Amino acid sequence: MSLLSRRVLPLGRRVVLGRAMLSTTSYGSPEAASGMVMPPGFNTQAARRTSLNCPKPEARHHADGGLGKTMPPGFKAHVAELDTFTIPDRVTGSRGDRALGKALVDAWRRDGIIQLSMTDTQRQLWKDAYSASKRFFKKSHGEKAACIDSQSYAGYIGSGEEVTDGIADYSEIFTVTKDLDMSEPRVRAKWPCHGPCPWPDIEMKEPMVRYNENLGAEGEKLLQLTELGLGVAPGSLTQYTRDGWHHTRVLRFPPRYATNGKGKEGRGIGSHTDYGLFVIAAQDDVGGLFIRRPAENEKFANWEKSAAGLKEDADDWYYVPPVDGVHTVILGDMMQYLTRNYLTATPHKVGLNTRERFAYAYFHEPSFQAVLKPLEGGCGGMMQDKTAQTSEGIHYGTHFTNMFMRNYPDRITTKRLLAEDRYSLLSKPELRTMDSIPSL
Ligand SMILES: O=C(O)CCC(=O)C(=O)O
Ligand SMILES: [Fe+2]
Repeated sequence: MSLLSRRVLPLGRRVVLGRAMLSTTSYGSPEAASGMVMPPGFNTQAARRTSLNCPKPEARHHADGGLGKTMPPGFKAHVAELDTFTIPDRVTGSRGDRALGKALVDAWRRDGIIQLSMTDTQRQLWKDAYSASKRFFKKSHGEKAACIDSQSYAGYIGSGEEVTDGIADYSEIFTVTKDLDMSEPRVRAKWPCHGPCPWPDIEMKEPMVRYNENLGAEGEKLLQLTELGLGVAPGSLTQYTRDGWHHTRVLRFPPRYATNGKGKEGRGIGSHTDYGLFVIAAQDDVGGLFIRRPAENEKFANWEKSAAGLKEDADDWYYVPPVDGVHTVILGDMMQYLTRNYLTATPHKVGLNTRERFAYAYFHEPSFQAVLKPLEGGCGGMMQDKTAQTSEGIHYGTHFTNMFMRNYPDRITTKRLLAEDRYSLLSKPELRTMDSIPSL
């Protein structure tokens, strides 16, 4: 059953402008579900029918078109069916681009997440990166654990090593940050987080570098469209991404009952927001991602006070089922700060499923050196929430360093950063200006 209403926009691009959500509760009693208040934009009829008549998971799967059937066991959540957009090859500022930008902004404000259809090239890039990821995570623990660097946070993170809100996550991760060799001036000057990416081999490096380049271009187009959708001047957002501190997390989640026994039982990744502008992600067909929709009564600002653990055990999460051939895009802390809470960072978490799960999350970020200031004007004066404003701005490099130190307190990189007092460099003027970064 499709509730999507589609409209063809100029330039032959297709964008879904209609509502496209189905929702239901899972594992709840029929009474509890029927008392549920549906957020605007949701298909209440379908949800009511589902919740009243289909209390059992099997029946529910049928009623929501099968999308909920991959939800990890033991979770209570609505099932999200999301708007899917197609991004043009180039953003020119045309009427079609403006309409698309507005539709993207509206969808993020409503759902906190959108889907982008993958091009044929992207499908291939994801396929290659996925194979490389599977190959890597099959290696012995010793081989994987050797992929570590004491200066950058790039490389392997073992299951249970990452900490979210004080609890170990069972994800296994390979993080990719800017790959800078030892002779690079910023590495020689011991800038925090700057150093090589300890790739295990060329078989891992090549497909991931290619995929990240493609996603980098996608991220820039998305930023341009977001500027158009917000009605702010071109460059208002893209000025910050020159030499952007883009990075990637290549993730594997063990099956639910095969974790290493650290911490509480069976947690994928706890509730958190990500740090920068957008996260463009692909996932395999297993399922595990949950998000929270923006809500007036949910205020957080992760750069001031940790949003990790937010509403972890609440019932009103939205499960994001795997959909073949799409990237999902959620928003990060810096997008929230820049837009004064008009676009909020998307809280999300990952549950462990009955099978192992692979995902690829590309983070489109400001430059490490960028000092961000909230946007002025835009959206007919709607971006006015002064609570999100820190007058001196936010230095992205400091935010990134704080977040990684918090997540990996015991990592060699954190220890070296502290031992060599690299942290104090973050306040030096040369780390807080983009003037030294050449224009493209
Ligand atoms: O596995 C996913 O889908 C998301 C992973 C995630 O939230 C992260 O890497 O920050
Ligand atoms: Fe995340």
